[in-house]
Amino acid sequence: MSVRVVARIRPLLKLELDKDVIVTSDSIGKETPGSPTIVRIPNPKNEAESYSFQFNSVYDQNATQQEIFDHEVAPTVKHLFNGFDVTLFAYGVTGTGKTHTMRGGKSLQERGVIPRLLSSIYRRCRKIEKDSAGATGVEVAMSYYEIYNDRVYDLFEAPEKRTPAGLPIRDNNGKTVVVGLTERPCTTLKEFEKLYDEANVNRSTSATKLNAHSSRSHAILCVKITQTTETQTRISYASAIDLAGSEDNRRTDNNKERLVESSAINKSLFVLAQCVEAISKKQSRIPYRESKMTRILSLGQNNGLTVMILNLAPVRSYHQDTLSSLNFANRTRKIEVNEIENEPIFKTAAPTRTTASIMGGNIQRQPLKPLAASMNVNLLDQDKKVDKPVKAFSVYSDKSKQVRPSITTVARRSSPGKRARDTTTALSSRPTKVVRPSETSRFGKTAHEPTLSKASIEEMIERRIEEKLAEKALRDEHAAPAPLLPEDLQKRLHALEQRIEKKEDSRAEGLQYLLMAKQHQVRGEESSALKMYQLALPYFPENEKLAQKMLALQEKLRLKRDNNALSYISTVSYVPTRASDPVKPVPIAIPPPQHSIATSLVSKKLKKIHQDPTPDKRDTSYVAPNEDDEDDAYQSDASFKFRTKSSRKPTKSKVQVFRDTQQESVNPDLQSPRTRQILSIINTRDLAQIKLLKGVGAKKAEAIVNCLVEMDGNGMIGVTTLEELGGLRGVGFKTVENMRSGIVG
Ligand SMILES: Nc1ncnc2c1ncn2[C@@H]1O[C@H](COP(=O)(O)OP(=O)(O)OP(=O)(O)O)[C@@H](O)[C@H]1O
Repeated sequence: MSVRVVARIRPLLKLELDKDVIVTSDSIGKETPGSPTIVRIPNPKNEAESYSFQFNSVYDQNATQQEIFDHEVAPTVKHLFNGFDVTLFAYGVTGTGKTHTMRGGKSLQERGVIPRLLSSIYRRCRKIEKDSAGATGVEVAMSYYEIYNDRVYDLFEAPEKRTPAGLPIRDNNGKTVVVGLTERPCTTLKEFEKLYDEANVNRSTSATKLNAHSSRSHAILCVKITQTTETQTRISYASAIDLAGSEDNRRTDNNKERLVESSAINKSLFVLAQCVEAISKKQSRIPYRESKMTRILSLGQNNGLTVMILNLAPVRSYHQDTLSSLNFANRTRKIEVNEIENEPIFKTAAPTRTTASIMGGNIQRQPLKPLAASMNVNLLDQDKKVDKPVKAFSVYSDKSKQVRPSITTVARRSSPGKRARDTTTALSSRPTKVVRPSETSRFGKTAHEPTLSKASIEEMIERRIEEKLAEKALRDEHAAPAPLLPEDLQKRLHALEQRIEKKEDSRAEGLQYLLMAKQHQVRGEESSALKMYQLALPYFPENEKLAQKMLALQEKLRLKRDNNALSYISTVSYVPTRASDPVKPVPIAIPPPQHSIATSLVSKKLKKIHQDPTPDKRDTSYVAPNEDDEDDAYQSDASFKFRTKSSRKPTKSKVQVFRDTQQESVNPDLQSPRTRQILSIINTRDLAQIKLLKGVGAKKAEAIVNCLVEMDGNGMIGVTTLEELGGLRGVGFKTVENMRSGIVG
C-alpha cells in the first residue's frame, strides 16, 4: 500500500488578501463533486498556465478539524487495534497550518488530529474491555520527543534538565528507537491532555517573521497500545508527527539562533526529500541515516499505515515553496509501504510487571525475550504479491531475505491469507526481516540477464550466506534440539543486554562532552571547556589525563579571574524620562569578584564614576567587564548563550535595580537560577510559556514577544538581564518582580 497523501489548504490569515489566492482545490470529474482530489496552482513563469497535482484527498479552506479527522484518521484506529502501526505526519512550509492540524486549538471544535485520535483510542479501549467482559485489558502509554537541531530531546523533561547531546537513537529489530525516552502511561483522555499540554510547553517554538509561534523542531508523539489477553500481548504504535516547516531564509529575516535552527530544519527536510526521491527512483541507497528525523520517520521502511497531511498556504507569497511541497508530496504518494501487522507475543513466562489498564484493572506484561519480540506477519497474499507494485526502499535493515521452507515451521496463521511466521530458531538472534521482492524482480530483470547490478550481486552473496547458515541451523537442529532457556537465565540475558546498551550510550555521551570541551578549548572558551570536561568526568571517572586537563584549566581560569578583577569597570544605567530630557546617569555599585584587593580598586573606580559622570563614561548598555575575556565566564560563551554587546540598542531601562540582582544585572554569570529561568523562558519567545509567568497575561506576553522580535530584527538576541527585561516596552520592574515571586526557589 502506498502512503496516503492528503492536502489541506489553510484559510487566509489576518493580513492575507483574497486577491492573492493562487492555490485552489478541484475535483477530477463531475461525478465526484464535493470530494476534491486536485490542487491547482499557476505556473510561476506563466500565470495563464496552471499545474495540477492529484492526491488521495484535498481539503479546501473551509474544511473543519472534524472533517479531517473523520475522513483521514478515524479509519486508521481500527487497524491500530488490529496490530498495525499507524504513522500520521504533517508536512509543509512554515506557517501553513501543520501544528493547527495536528494539535489544533483548545476549544472542542478546534482540537486537532492528535487529541481527537487519543479520544477515539480511549473510546475503543473501553469498548474492547467492555465487549470482552474484562478479558482483554488495554493499556495506553505515550512518549513525546522533539528533534531540535538534529538532536533528540524528551519533551517530558524540562529543557534545563536536558543533556546537550540529546538522546541516542538505535535500530532495534528493524525499528528505530530512541534510547532513554520517558514512557508515561495515561489511562484517560484528561490525563493525556494534561501530559500533552505540559510537554508542549517544553517544545522549542519561537516567533519568526512568517509565524508568531513557529515550531523550531520536529515533534513526535508516540502512543503505545498494549492489548493483553490471558494468552497473548499485542503491541502497536500510533505516531503523530508535527514536522517543523521549511523556511526560505530570504523571507524570514531570521537571526543567528533562528538561522541555526532553520538550517537544521531545512537540512532534515532536504534529506527527507532526497530519501523520497531515491525511493521513487528505486535507487539502492536511501540516505535515511543522514538525519535523525528521516531515521525516525523511516518513510517507506516502516510497516503499517502512513498518512501524510500536506499543509498549504493559499497565497502568492508562498508560490515557490508551495510548488516544492506539492512536488515532494507527489513523489511521496508513490512510496509503497508494507502493511505488516505486529505479531502478538504469546505468554510463556511469568509476568514481571503489572500496570493499570484503561478500566483500572491490572494486566500483566511478559518479560522481553532475547529473541525478536516483533516478528511480523504479512497480510498480503503471497500470490498477489507478485503483481503488487514493487517496493523500493530500505538499505540498512531491510535487506532481502529468503524464507527457507525447510527450516520453517508454520506456527499459526493469524488470519486467512497471512504469511506464516518464521520460527527459525537458529537465526533467532538476528533482527526479523520482512520478506520482500528480490532486487532483480524489483528492477524488472531476471537473474539470467547478463547485466548484474551491484545490488543484485550483493543480494546473491547474502542469499548464499543465508543458505549456508540455514543448512547449518538445520544440521544443528537435528543434532540436538535447542533447549528452551530457563526463565531466570532469560532475565539475566536481558539485563545484561540492557547493561551493555546503557554502557555504550553513556560512553557515547561522555565522548560527546569531551569533543565539545575540545572545541571550546580550541576557540579559547576555557570556562565552557572546563564545564564540558566536568560533565564528561562521571563517564570516565578514572581517567587521569582528563583530571589533569581540568586542573590545568582551573588554574588558568583562576589566574585570569585575578587579572580581570584588577581591570573591572563598572557601568551605569539611566532613565530618560522624556525624549528631550538630558540623560541622567544613575550609577550602580558593582562588587567585583572575590578578591579584596580588587574590591577596593573597583570601589575607587566606582566612586570616580559617581563623581564624574561625563558623557563618554555614560554607557547606554551593559558592557562586559572585559570583552576579551567574556568567553571565559561560565555560561557566557556564545555557544551557551548569546549575550548583548555594546552595540545593543538602548532600551528604556529603569532606575530600579531589582533587589539582590544588582550583581546579576552587570554580571550575568552571577545570575540566580530564578533569574536564569525567567530569562530563558522569555527568550524562548514562546507565548504559551511566557504567559505562564506570574503577572503576565496574554497581552503582556504578546508585547514581550513583539519587542524581542523587533530586537531580533536589529541584530540583538534576547534579553540577558532582568534590567533589560524590565526595560522592554510594556513590562516594567513591577512585572519583573511579579515574575520573580512566581518562580519557586
Ligand atoms: N485550518 C486553519 N484554520 C484556521 N487557522 C489556521 C488553519 N491553519 C493554520 N491556521 C493558522 O495559521 C497560523 C500558522 O499555523 P501553524 O502554526 O499551525 O503553522 P505551522 O505550519 O505549524 O508553522 P511552523 O512550521 O512555523 O510551526 C496560525 O495562526 C494558525 O492558527
